[in-house]
Amino acid sequence: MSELLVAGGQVLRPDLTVERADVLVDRDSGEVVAVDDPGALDGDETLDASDGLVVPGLVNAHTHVAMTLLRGYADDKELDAWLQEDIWPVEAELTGDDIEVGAELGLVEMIKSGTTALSDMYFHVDRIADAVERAGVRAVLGHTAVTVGKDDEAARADLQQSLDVAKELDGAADGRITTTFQPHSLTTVGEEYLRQFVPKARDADLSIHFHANETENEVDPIVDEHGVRPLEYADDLGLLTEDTYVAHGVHVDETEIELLAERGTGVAHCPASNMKLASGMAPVQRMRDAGVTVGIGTDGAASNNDLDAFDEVRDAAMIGKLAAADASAVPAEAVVEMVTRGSADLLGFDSGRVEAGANADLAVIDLDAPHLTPAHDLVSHLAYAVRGSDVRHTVCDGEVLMRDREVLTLDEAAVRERAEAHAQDLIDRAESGE
Ligand SMILES: CSC[C@H]1O[C@@H](n2cnc3c(O)ncnc32)[C@H](O)[C@@H]1O
Ligand SMILES: [Zn+2]
Repeated sequence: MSELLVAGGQVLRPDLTVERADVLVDRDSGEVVAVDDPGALDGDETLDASDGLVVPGLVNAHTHVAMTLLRGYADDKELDAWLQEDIWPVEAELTGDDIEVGAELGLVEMIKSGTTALSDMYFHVDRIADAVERAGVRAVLGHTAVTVGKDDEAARADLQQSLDVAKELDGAADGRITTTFQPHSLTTVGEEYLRQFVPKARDADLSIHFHANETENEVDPIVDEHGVRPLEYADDLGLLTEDTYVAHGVHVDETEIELLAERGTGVAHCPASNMKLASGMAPVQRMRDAGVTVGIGTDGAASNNDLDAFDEVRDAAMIGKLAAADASAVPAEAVVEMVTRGSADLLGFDSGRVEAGANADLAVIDLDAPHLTPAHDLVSHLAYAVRGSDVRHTVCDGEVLMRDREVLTLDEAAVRERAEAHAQDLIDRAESGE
């Protein structure tokens, strides 16, 4: 057995207490073997956590990782205009090579900011899977299907591809990749297609992930056409189960919150994207009070504009208070729990806790910084003061992905250079075709 010892630091325990302890990791199984008193454990290799805090690797519950190539390309618009006028025309030009390069860039950014698992929605998913395999992180991947603007044959082919990709890639990268069936949203996939394909996904035992109730423009057409709220419509389609998690969940009323809680359907909350696109404020405290599992996602880098999950944690706490008009709403403990256990539960990974038997997905935060001084309360720091750039080491599945801020699995400089070239070329192609 080859063992990695993360030694000399403090550890965030599952009950969100902090204690001085060492963490022993079995690299073969990729699990935490023990968390014990300083000096009590031995490993073949040591990762220095002195002046550091060992936390579960953060889990990004909703993103479009390859959209890094579009970071800063189109800002300051609301969702529909942003997608239709800027993003979709450029995405139509994306090649598999572009997507792999964009995914690598996003994964470098995530590893450097302590994220060890993500849930992604996009296309050319085989290329994203290749990048995930090399990067060493854990991911839930899927091909996202859209039927609006397509003829019947193309619409069915897109949904079939979502099913096929989910079946093919499940368990890839030695089990670090799992998959979901992904209708893009309730307004971009027609009812007849959902009625046909959702049962197929259920028959194949696939989890489902889709955008829901992100903007009012997504709610009103459903109420007008079906006479019910979007999540009631989704429930009628068989979409709401424990094996489903929706992205955003901003404009949800009390009936829909109850429905999410009853069905065990989770929500990936994306506060920065919701603010930037002026989509609205998700009622996170109300959802949590009702018993809904809420995780945290960055959404893509074109609507955020970074993939630093620590930023997202802070945003979630801030906007959660504003939405509830209550400074005690969505407190530090809640957002730390949401980005670890909450998101991991949505994705179906036994991560998000530093404990024997759990996946060895960890980040070590360097506490030796002015903005982390004094250290009255490290959970408060995780929520409000830690930045992604404070992460010293990142470990996933027992493997060290970043040591002393050097990413070991991908060549950061080469990835950035390729991404710059592909992004430029992509925009040139898109704009020359206008
Ligand atoms: C067809 S692949 C996924 C699709 O989703 C688009 N997207 C990015 N951010 C959002 C968002 O906040 N709401 C809805 N759709 C979004 C992305 O550009 C891809 O086209
Ligand atoms: Zn999204």
